[in-house]
Amino acid sequence: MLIGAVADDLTGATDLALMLTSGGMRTIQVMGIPEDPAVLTEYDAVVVALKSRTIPATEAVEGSLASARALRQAGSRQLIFKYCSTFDSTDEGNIGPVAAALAGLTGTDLTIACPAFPTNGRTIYMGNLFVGELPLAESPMRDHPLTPMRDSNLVRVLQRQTQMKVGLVPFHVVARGPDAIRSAFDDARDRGDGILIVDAITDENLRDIGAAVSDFELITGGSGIALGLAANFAATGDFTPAEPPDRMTALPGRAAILAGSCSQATRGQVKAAVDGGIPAYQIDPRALADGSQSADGVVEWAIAQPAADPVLIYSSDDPDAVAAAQAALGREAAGQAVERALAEIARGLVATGFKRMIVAGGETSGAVVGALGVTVLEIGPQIDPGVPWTRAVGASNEAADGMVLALKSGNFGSNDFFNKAWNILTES
Ligand SMILES: Nc1ncnc2c1ncn2[C@@H]1O[C@H](COP(=O)(O)OP(=O)(O)OP(=O)(O)O)[C@@H](O)[C@H]1O
Ligand SMILES: O=C(O)[C@@H](O)C(=O)CO
Repeated sequence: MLIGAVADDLTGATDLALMLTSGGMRTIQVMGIPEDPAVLTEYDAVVVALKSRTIPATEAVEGSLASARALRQAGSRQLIFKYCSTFDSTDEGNIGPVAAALAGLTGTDLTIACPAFPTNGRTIYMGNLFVGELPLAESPMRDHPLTPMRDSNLVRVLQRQTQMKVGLVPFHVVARGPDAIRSAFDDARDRGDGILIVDAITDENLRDIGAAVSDFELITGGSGIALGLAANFAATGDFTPAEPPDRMTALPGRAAILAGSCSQATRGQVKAAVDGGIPAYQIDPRALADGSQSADGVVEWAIAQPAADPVLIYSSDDPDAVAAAQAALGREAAGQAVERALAEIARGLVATGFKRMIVAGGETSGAVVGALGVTVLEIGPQIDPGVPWTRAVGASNEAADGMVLALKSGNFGSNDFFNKAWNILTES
């Protein structure tokens, strides 16, 4: 194994795994701390998906260290710590504490922090993160329920989370290419910096940064930072890039979309699917709580729809409706009611022969994949930047083994994602 990665959420892990696959690396995604490192050795890259973005920092550190140890035991030569391209975190962590712990494990005196993902509109200039045209703190991430991002300057944000000295490699250096970036690393070491926010606006910047960190044992960032890493190993002859897949075979069986994300992108995708005529059922946390809707009832509805069509089951709603449900039930209870229902619905659908599933939202994906007992995902073709088709190649639920899943980050995907994703699947 060449690259081992620890990702702080499930859809984020899939995003990174797709980037590595696109670089020609044979990549798998493992759910949770790997129990048997020996089985990981036959891949070029392994991404461990944790659910550590918003848990207490001590637990995030513990899970990340255990995962990194397993990856290193399996022979990983370079470690990536993957977090969100919008740097989702609080002043208490978890990006700083996990990065510092992994630096300790790998004996690293200098690493980088680069969440840039230009294809999806995340760019960094003078340490400030932009989401599309907006500085992070003026983007919708300002009001994220768990990790509100109210400061766009990542040097400041990260310095509040760590005792490592945080520095910056500014754009005018990055624009001069790998040698200039390497020389900025030397200067940073002399200053005593431990971690550097690195500006990046284009994919070319990311490739140059990738070349400059070829000898780093630890790299931290979004999926974009992996853009240039496969090329380093190909250049030294450590592996021969495989052609990334452009289609994926899928077992015969019915298709469903389960959407628990309420992001603007997902709500647009739900509307496009409904407008396009996909049979759709909206679940509501209050109806689930008072028993007027049930997972069994939704599964019965789905079975009764024309078998040739995908079915859409969604809780996605606009911010006012979400706020009203949260006011009635409590924020956590409203979310849990939806997650539990979608997980149970997924189990019910798979038990009746559904074999193809799109799940929208990181928390929602975690609940669904957990309920299906999926432990390992093989990475297939890109549907849209950051979202591939995957196949469950390890699942404790026999009916889920071999099924295909697309786990979509809330904010990712084009408007017609739910309509078009099926077109790159072929019958096995
Ligand atoms: N109608 C609703 N009312 C209240 N809460 C809801 C509703 N629909 C979904 N939720 C909850 O909102 C949360 C959405 O989080 P999720 O991580 O799935 O999506 P996201 O934050 O858009 O995606 P990502 O983490 O990939 O960016 C879940 O806990 C879900 O159960
Ligand atoms: O980096 C991103 O934006 C995504 O992979 C993600 O982590 C969403 O939760």
